[in-house]
Amino acid sequence: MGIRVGIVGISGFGGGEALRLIAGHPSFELVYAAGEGSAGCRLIDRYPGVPHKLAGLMIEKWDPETLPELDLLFASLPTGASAEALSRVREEVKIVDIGGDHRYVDGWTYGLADVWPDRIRGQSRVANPGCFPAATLNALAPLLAGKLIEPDNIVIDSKTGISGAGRGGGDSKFGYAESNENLQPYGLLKHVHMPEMTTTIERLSGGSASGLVFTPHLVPMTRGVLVTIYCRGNATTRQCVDAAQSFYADRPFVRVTDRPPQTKWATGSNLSFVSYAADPERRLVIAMGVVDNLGKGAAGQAVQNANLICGLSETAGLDLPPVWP
Ligand SMILES: NC(=O)C1=CN([C@@H]2O[C@H](COP(=O)(O)OP(=O)(O)OC[C@H]3O[C@@H](n4cnc5c(N)ncnc54)[C@H](OP(=O)(O)O)[C@@H]3O)[C@@H](O)[C@H]2O)C=CC1
Ligand SMILES: CC(=O)N[C@@H](CCC(=O)OP(=O)(O)O)C(=O)O
Repeated sequence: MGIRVGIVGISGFGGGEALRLIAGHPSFELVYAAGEGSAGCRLIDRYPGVPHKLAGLMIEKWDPETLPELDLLFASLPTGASAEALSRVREEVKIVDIGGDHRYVDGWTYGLADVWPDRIRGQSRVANPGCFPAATLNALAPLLAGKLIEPDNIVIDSKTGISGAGRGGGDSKFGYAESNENLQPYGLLKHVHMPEMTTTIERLSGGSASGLVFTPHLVPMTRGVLVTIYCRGNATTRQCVDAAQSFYADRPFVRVTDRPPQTKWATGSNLSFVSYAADPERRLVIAMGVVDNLGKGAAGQAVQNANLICGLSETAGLDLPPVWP
C-alpha cells in the first residue's frame, strides 16, 4: 500500500485539483474524501472523469474525529473553516492546509516550497501560501536575498483568474455575466494576503516591509495569476536575472525567463515563472511572476509540500508539462 491520503474540500476547486494530482501520484493512494454539501456522493457522481480506481469512493461528511487510517490529509476548506477542525486531527496524520488559517501560526511551517524546502522537510503541519504570495514571493526572493531591492518600497499589481475565488465564489459578482469582458480591482489596501507577504519579505530581507502596496484585479479567465511588482534598487536587468538563476539553480519548478511571463505558460502545472526588467538610472526594478492559482497557487504547491514532508522526491506526481493552448 502507498501513502494513505485524504482530501477534505474535495468538491471545491482546490480540492478537485488536489484530486487530479493525487490520482496520478506514484506514492499517494486516495482513501478518504470529505466535504459538507457534497457528502454522500460518490466521486464519479461529482467528477465523471475520475479514474476508475477512485470512482466508487464516497465523499464523507467532514468530521476530524472519525478519520480512517490516514498518513496525510490535504485540507482545502474555506479560510476560517479549518483552524478549529484541524486541531482535532490525530497528531500522527500529517496535514497540508491549502486554506489561509495557519499561515505564520505557531506549530505550522509556512510552505514556500521553492524558496525554503529544507525548513519543510520532516515537518508534519504545513500551511500552503496563498496564490498571490506564491507568485509574488518566488519572484522577489532572489532580489531580497541578494539585497538588490529595498524591502520597504514594493508595489504589487496583480491579475487573477476567476477560479481563484473558489466554486463558492463569494457572491454574485463572480457570475459569468458579471465577469466576462470585465476587469475589476478589489481588496484594496487590506487584502488578506498582505500579512503573509509582509512577513516573508521581512524574513527574506531582514528589513521592514511596512510600506508594501498590493492590489489584485479579477480578469475574465479561468486560471492563472500574473504579478507585476515595482521596486526600488540600483540593479540592472542582467543582475536580477543572474541572481534569480543562481538562487533557483537546483530548484525544479521555477523558470527564470528573459521574456515577460504569460499565465498560459503555467496552466495545469506546478511551475512558477519569474522575470525581471530594471533601469538603474531610474532606480527601478520590475519583477514579474506567473503561476496557476490552482497549481503552484494551491494544490500543486500542496503536493510539493506533501512530498517534502513525506520524504519523497519533491517532483513526484508533479513532473508534467502544462496544458497548452
Ligand atoms: N481557488 C484558488 O485558486 C485558491 C484557493 N485557496 C484556498 O483554498 C481553500 C479552498 O478554496 P477553493 O477550493 O477555491 O474553494 P471552493 O469554494 O471551490 O471549495 C470549498 C470546499 O470546502 C468545502 N466546505 C465548505 N464548508 C465546509 C465544511 N463546513 N465542512 C466540510 N467541507 C466544507 C466545500 O464542500 P461541499 O461542496 O461538500 O460543501 C468545498 O469542497 C480556501 O481556503 C481558499 O482560500 C488557496 C489558494 C488558491
Ligand atoms: C479571485 C479571488 O478571490 N482570489 C482569492 C485568492 C485565493 C487564495 O489564495 O486564497 P486564500 O489565501 O484564502 O487561501 C482572493 O483574492 O482572496
